[in-house]
Amino acid sequence: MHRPPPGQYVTLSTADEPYQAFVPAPLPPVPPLAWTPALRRRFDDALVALGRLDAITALLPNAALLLYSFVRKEAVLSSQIEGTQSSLADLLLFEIDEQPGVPLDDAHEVSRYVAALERGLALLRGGLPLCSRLLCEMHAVLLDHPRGRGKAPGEIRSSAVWIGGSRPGNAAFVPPPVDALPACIAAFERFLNDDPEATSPLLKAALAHVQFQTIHPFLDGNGRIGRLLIVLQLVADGVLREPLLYPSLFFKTHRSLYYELLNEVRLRGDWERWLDFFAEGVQASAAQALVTAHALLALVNADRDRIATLGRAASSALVVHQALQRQPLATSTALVKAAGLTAATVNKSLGHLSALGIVAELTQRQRGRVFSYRRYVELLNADLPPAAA
Ligand SMILES: Nc1ncnc2c1ncn2[C@@H]1O[C@H](COP(=O)(O)OP(=O)(O)OP(=O)(O)O)[C@@H](O)[C@H]1O
Repeated sequence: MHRPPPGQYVTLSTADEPYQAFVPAPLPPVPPLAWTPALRRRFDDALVALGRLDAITALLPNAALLLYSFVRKEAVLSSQIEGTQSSLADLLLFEIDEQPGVPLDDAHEVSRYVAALERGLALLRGGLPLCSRLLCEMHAVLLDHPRGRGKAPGEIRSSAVWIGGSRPGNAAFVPPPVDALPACIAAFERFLNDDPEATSPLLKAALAHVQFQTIHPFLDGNGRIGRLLIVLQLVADGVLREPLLYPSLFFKTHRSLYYELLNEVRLRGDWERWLDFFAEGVQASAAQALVTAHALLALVNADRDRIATLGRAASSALVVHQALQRQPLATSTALVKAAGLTAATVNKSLGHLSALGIVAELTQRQRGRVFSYRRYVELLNADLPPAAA
C-alpha cells in the first residue's frame, strides 16, 4: 500500500550543495497498516515458528549449550553483511587465541558482535528496558576494536551520515540531522516500551528495525545494532527465552531487496511489503534454527551413546564432550578449565573421543593442540553461504 512518506524532508546544505534529510514520524504508522489475510498469515506462521524454536529451550536438556554456537553463527553472518570475511571457524579460533585464516581485525570485529549481544542481554536481564542507553552500551562494545575506535563507540552521532553516494548531495538517503536525533530517539524508545500503545512483539520488531535504520543514530554499526535489536526485543517481550534466532542469513541472502524495502517505506510509506519480507525472514530463520538445533542435538545424543560404550572411561569423556558442545573448537587447556578435570584425564578423554572419530586434532603439534568437535562444526556451517563455511 502506498502512503505519503512517513516523515518529513528537511533541506540542508554542505559546501553550498543542498540536500534533503529525512526525519521519520514516530511509530506506529499513520494511517494504520493494511492487514490483508496474506499478511496476517505470514505473521501467524512466523510466530508459530518462533514458538517451536523457543520450545526447544524448555524441552531439550542440552539446548542451552546450543546458544554459544548459535550466537557466534549470527555474529559471523551479520558481520559479513558489513563486509568482514571471518568464518565461524575463524571466530572460534580467534576466541582461543589461535591465528585465524583471515585478517585478525575481521575476527576481532566479529567477536565484538558476540560481546555486544551478551552485554545487551545482561543489561536487559538486569532490569534495564530497551532504551538508547542500552543500545549505546552495546554499540560501545561492538566498536571496541581497532577499526571501530574512530567511529564514536557508544555515542549517538554528532555529525551527518548518508547512505549510498560519496556525499550527502548525491546520497540515496540522508538520515535525520543531528539536531533532530534526540526527539527521534525519544519517540523510538517510547515505541519500544509500548508507549503510547502496546504493539505485538513481532510487529514491533519489524517496525522498529526500519525506524532504527532510518534514524541511523550511530556513525557506524547501525545495521548490526539494528539486527541485534530484533533478537533482543523478542527476548525482552518474552517471545524467545534465549536469543536462538539468527535472521542475518536471510538479510544477507536478500540484501538488495532488504535495502530496497527499507527505501520503499521511506519513499512511499509501503510498510506492508517490508512486513511481509520481515515475517518471512523470521519464519525462515526460526525454522532453519530449529532444523539445525535438532540435527545438533541428534548428533550429540548419538555421540553420547557411543561414548557410553567406553565403560569406566565414559564418565570423564562425557564431561569433555559436554564442554565441546559449548566450545566446539578448543585447546586442551581450555577443555581442562571447562571440564574441571585434570589435564591427564582430559587428554585421555580426548584420545578416546578421537578414536571414536568424534573429535579431530587440528594442529598436529605437541603443545597447544586444538580439538574440533568436527561434525558439530560441520552442522553449524551447513546453512552458511560458501564464503562463511
Ligand atoms: N536505503 C536505506 N534506508 C535505510 N536504511 C538503510 C538503507 N540501506 C541500508 N540501510 C541500513 O543501513 C545499514 C548500514 O549502516 P551502517 O554502515 O551504520 O551499519 P553496519 O552495521 O556498520 O553495516 P551493515 O549493516 O552493512 O552490517 C544496513 O544494514 C541497512 O540496515
